[in-house]
Amino acid sequence: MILQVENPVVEVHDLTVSYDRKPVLWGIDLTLPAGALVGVIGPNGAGKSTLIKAMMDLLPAGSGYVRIFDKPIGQVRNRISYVPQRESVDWDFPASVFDVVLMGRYGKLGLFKRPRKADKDAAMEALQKVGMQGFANRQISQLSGGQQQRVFLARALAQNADIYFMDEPFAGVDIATETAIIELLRTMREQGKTVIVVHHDLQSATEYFDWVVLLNLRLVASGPTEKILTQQLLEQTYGGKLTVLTKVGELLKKQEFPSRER
Ligand SMILES: Nc1ncnc2c1ncn2[C@@H]1O[C@H](COP(=O)(O)OP(=O)(O)OP(=O)(O)O)[C@@H](O)[C@H]1O
Repeated sequence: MILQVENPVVEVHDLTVSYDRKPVLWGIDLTLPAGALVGVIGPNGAGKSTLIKAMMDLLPAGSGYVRIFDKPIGQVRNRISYVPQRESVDWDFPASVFDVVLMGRYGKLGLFKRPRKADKDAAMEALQKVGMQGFANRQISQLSGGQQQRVFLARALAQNADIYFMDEPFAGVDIATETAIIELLRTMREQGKTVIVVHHDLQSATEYFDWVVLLNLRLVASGPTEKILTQQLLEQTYGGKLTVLTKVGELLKKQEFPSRER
């Protein structure tokens, strides 16, 4: 089931992406609605990270094309923000948390311009939103993984983009941080932002996302969450792994996460 939207914020047309001439995504056609929380879901190696990188034009051109706000990406780059997978970034160099968040402003500033007070205020405000204002002067390399994840989010928030691509923002964070992050994403949605999230946990996906893209090298389904996260489509996506995932889901249901029930 592949549902298209009338005035899409992202359009992907017949996209095929290859690494070393080996295709990893085939003929992807989809549209995504504005102002939604979108989950990109599928097994390991399904091409989820590849899809969002291709949507941002961060990979060597394959075939097909992507349009964002009905324009080629080159024309709307400063309206797009990216939070990469945490472990894909090596922060083993001297940079304060504040400097990292300020980097979010460079798209607007130009790399060699001095930040103005408004940029610094935006960076500090973003740190406050993720509860990391007390860490502004710390070295980024000295933070824990979960704290770094909050800082990357702050950097994206400081950019004040219209579309956010996030690659597993909940990976390796505790339940309180996950709750704080999803609350933040919901606030962004209320402000009309579109947030596209690579995600692994099916249980929380039903609760978090308005729209789901199911992927396994090809597009299996794309549409409103309640229409897409069905047994049949999940089986098509995960094959034999579904039974295991369902059992994990049942186990999770029995646990209590009071902070999620707010
Ligand atoms: N830079 C690269 N060079 C060569 N192959 C790559 C590269 N990046 C990813 N791949 C391959 O492309 C396929 C899709 O990878 P991708 O990271 O997009 O999957 P994913 O769905 O995000 O996986 P995961 O859930 O495990 O993070 C995998 O087979 C992977 O090995």
